[in-house]
Amino acid sequence: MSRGDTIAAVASGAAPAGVGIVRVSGPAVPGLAARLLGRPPRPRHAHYLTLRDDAGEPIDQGLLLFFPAPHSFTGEDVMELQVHGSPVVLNTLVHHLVGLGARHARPGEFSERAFLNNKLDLAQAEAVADLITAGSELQARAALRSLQGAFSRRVDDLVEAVTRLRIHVEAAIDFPEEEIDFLADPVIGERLAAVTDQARALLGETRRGARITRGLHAVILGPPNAGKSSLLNALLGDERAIVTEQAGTTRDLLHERLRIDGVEIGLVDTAGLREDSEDAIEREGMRRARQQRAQADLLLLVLPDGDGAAEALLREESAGAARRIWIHNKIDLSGGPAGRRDAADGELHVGLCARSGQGLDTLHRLLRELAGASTEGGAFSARERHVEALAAALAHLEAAADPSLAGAGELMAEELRQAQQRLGEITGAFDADALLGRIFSEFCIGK
Ligand SMILES: Nc1nc2c(c(=O)[nH]1)N(C=O)[C@@H](CNc1ccc(C(=O)N[C@@H](CCC(=O)O)C(=O)O)cc1)CN2
Ligand SMILES: Nc1nc2c(ncn2[C@@H]2O[C@H](COP(=O)(O)OP(=O)(O)OP(=O)(O)O)[C@@H](O)[C@H]2O)c(=O)[nH]1
Ligand SMILES: [Mg+2]
Repeated sequence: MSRGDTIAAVASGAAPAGVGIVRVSGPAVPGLAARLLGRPPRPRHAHYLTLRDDAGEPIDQGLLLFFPAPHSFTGEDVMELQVHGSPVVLNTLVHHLVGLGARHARPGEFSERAFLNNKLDLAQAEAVADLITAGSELQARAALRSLQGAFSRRVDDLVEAVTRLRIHVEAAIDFPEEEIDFLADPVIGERLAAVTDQARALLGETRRGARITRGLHAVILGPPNAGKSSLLNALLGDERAIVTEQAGTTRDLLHERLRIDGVEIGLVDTAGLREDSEDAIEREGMRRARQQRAQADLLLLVLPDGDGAAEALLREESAGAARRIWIHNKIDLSGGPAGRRDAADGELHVGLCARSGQGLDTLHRLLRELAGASTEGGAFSARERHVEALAAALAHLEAAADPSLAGAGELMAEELRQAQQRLGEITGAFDADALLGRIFSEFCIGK
């Protein structure tokens, strides 16, 4: 079970807190625990003790917990020292443990060991990291579902179905005397179609999960004076940005976080866009605004309601954007309707008044839906890595159904093998060392 050496790290956050935890995992744990306690620890029992350094000086008073292998988070012998949440005490304690033979854990090393000891699969280990960094309830709930295996089970089911199909195809290849059309074999043809559908459905849900994990990054763009900063303030319900009737008020980017019903959205207010400017500061502001545009999941295009020139400018500025919502502002001046508008372009258009808040509820609802909240009810978290693997697996399944392969069982079997391989990367059933190193190095220390 054990990885040879014993690792130690502060498992709780760096900030001063009521209580902090030092976690230790590895074969030296029983010896270390007995030494600190003066007797062997009782498994899964909270021992109250005074922790002392080599000179016998007290470091702190706290609790010692011992989880014997394999019944621990990592699957190894684990000890926790729960002490006062002082960064100084916590670091002194880790230092002391290193003096006694442990070594500092690398980022993600506890989770990596949990993975290597089959306590968690790879997608679950990633979900631990995503749960820790969740910025909203939606993200936390979705990450917990993945941690509990909701995503992995779906992947495993798909792997199982591909495997059964592979076995069937491979068996058919082994009877070369029969000249068979593999796709015409009703069992193979139907099963392949069903498995492909299953993969396609899972890819859709995984994309949604990745979107939840990433969070929505929305950028407000529009000509000067359109009411961009007023909109930011109205959405936040707080006068964060300076608003004046002068065009060119906003120069710097203003990053804010908006929470709607437990969904977190990143919002950026930008300098007004126009064709060109003499003013060096304004030009730099526009450059930064356009730079933000490239990183947005969603553009909130703000224009004075009825301003055709502004709309034409924004169409040009936002060409090729992932997603956009047109916000026709200042309806109090134009007399235009508030709320969702039908438009010939089939895009999302909202009439509103940033000053009074009229029409804002419609925008809130749209943002909430785009951020993934409408997919609630069992959504699991996922990552871009999973989306890529699933998309590649789906492509192999589709290739296996290519009519030109109908008589070539070996080629079909090879596509299925590759589909299975790519699916295996998600949960780590087929682990490449480089992949593992990359994933776990992104974790924080102590996790
Ligand atoms: N104090 C403390 N709290 C914590 C953690 C921790 O490591 N320490 N966790 C760290 O992430 C999370 C809980 N995750 C855990 C997962 C498995 C086991 C564990 O001991 N598993 C054993 C026994 C299971 C059982 O008794 O039913 C096992 O899997 O065999 C412990 C914590 C959150 N809270
Ligand atoms: N009547 C009316 N005025 C508005 C509305 N929204 C914003 N304004 C006014 O329009 C002016 C410009 O608003 P800002 O929010 O500063 O506009 P902006 O797009 O951020 O402008 P820049 O930062 O200069 O690019 C201010 O005087 C606002 O009070 C609205 O819905 N109705
Ligand atoms: Mg502004």
